[in-house]
Amino acid sequence: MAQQLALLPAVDVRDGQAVRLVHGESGTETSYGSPLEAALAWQSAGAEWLHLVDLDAAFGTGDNRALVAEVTAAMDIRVELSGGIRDDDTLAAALATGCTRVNLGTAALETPEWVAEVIAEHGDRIAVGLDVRGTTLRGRGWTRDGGDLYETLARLDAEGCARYVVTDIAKDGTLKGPNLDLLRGVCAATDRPVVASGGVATLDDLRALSTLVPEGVEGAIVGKALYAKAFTLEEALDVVRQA
Ligand SMILES: O=C(O)c1ccccc1N[C@@H]1O[C@H](COP(=O)(O)O)[C@@H](O)[C@H]1O
Repeated sequence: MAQQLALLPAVDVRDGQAVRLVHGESGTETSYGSPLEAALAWQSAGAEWLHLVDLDAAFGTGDNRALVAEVTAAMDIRVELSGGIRDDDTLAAALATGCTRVNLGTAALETPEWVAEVIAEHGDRIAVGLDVRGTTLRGRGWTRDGGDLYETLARLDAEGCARYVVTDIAKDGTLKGPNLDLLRGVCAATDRPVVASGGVATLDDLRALSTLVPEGVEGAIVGKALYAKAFTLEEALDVVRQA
């Protein structure tokens, strides 16, 4: 049986609150209350993964490290943790939460030697978040250009990176549908699994992403659509099971 698309409901934390942003831009936050309550709700609804982001750490406006650790500790499901993991201290703190894996964004663009080392040391506990506008990577809260997507992907592949979380910034938080062409392009360029992020708006989007599983898309992060109640997580899980 073909593998089914994994769903990763997102909890992005800013200033202690679960929020959604539009295009990842600071100042566009819609607040959805307690991150712990949101995470527990997704777990109760059947999620097998949680995508947990410390947005303050990503933007450099502080951090929610204690809260993120509390949420991770409360989960029985697997947690993918990201935001502000850029050096030995922040990586150690992130891994010590018991999360299943971390996503490195800015570090993969600015300190490639360190990223190569931690990939070698931690294997598939390290994923790299490839956050792109067009084919240009963005770091530091998506405010700075960080090089070419495909050149960076080739480098990370050579270093043994286990998987990529690919976000189309132009789609993120917009409910405009995922960028399937971008995902196809990344899957064609690497044999590593890809988690899709950005734009999921409808159950048909999840069906479309499921068609890319044979090409290498193993999962999809779902954020705004769940918070906006475009569909429920239970409905989404049914769709990917049946795809
Ligand atoms: O998820 C977001 O909306 C987001 C918006 C702006 C910046 C980062 C965002 N999320 C994730 O954070 C990490 C990158 O953090 P860092 O660069 O390693 O500090 C990455 O997984 C983004 O997808």
